[in-house]
Amino acid sequence: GGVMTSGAKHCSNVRLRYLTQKEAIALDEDLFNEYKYSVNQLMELAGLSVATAVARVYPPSTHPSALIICGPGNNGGDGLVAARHMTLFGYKVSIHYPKRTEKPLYQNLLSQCEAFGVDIVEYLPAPKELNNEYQVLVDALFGFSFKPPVRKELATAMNALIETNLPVCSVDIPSGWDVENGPGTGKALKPTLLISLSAPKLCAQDKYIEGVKHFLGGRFLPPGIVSKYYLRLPHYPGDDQVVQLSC
Ligand SMILES: NC(=O)C1=CN([C@@H]2O[C@H](COP(=O)(O)OP(=O)(O)OC[C@H]3O[C@@H](n4cnc5c(N)ncnc54)[C@H](O)[C@@H]3O)[C@@H](O)[C@H]2O)[C@@H](O)CC1
Ligand SMILES: [K+]
Repeated sequence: GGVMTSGAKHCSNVRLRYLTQKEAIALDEDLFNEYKYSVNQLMELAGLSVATAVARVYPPSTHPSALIICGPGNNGGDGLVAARHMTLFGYKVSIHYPKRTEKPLYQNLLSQCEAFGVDIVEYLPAPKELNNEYQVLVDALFGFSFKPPVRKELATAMNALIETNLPVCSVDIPSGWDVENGPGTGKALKPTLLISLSAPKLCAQDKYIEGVKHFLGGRFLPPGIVSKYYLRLPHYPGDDQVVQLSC
């Protein structure tokens, strides 16, 4: 695959290999079991990548207030981490986190958000009114373990992301999409930015994300994983946490 540099920003056109849902879950397990990573290590790097990509595309100078919608699993955890980094990057950050996890990792991430002045939004405004308060949304509702259809308890959060007029930055998977078969035929989320983590999944193929800005982040895969899963990853420029794809 070729590497293109257009203007100042690096962008990669490497021909990617897209993971199935089963492969994404197996790769994740390998990182913990074979490579002895802890969840919080990877989540920190994933969340930092998300914050970095959002700031590249929707910088705080033009999009000062961001709302991050966090789900109950690790995808939501990435959102909690991104909330803290985005605050450090200069955004005014709010999170909506309707279904919380009892695990200490998530409780700690939430306390850190509170310590950084992140606003916790209990009730979302109507989707069309979100733009009175925010300029950009981050979708950290569901990642690669999602199985459609969305259960009732998270339908309001899902609907806000579908109905909003604001740009939506999806973490790893556009929430509500089938991890392999994309948006499907019903009413679906249309992200404006997708940040694939570690390696893109099948729903991130060009045919599903035409017009969507696509970045890869989660720069932590050991070489043994790259060879085991036959990954073709783009080159991350220098010390960057993200690389832009399909330019
Ligand atoms: N291996 C990797 O590359 C890494 C992955 N991470 C993140 O972890 C994500 C995967 O996390 P998880 O496996 O915890 O799962 P997810 O965060 O994808 O979602 C699982 C959660 O959503 C709920 N859920 C699933 N289907 C639902 C439905 N139909 N309606 C309502 N709720 C539903 C489940 O009960 C569970 O609580 C990735 O997408 C990525 O964002 C990062 O945190 C770190 C490293
Ligand atoms: K998501």
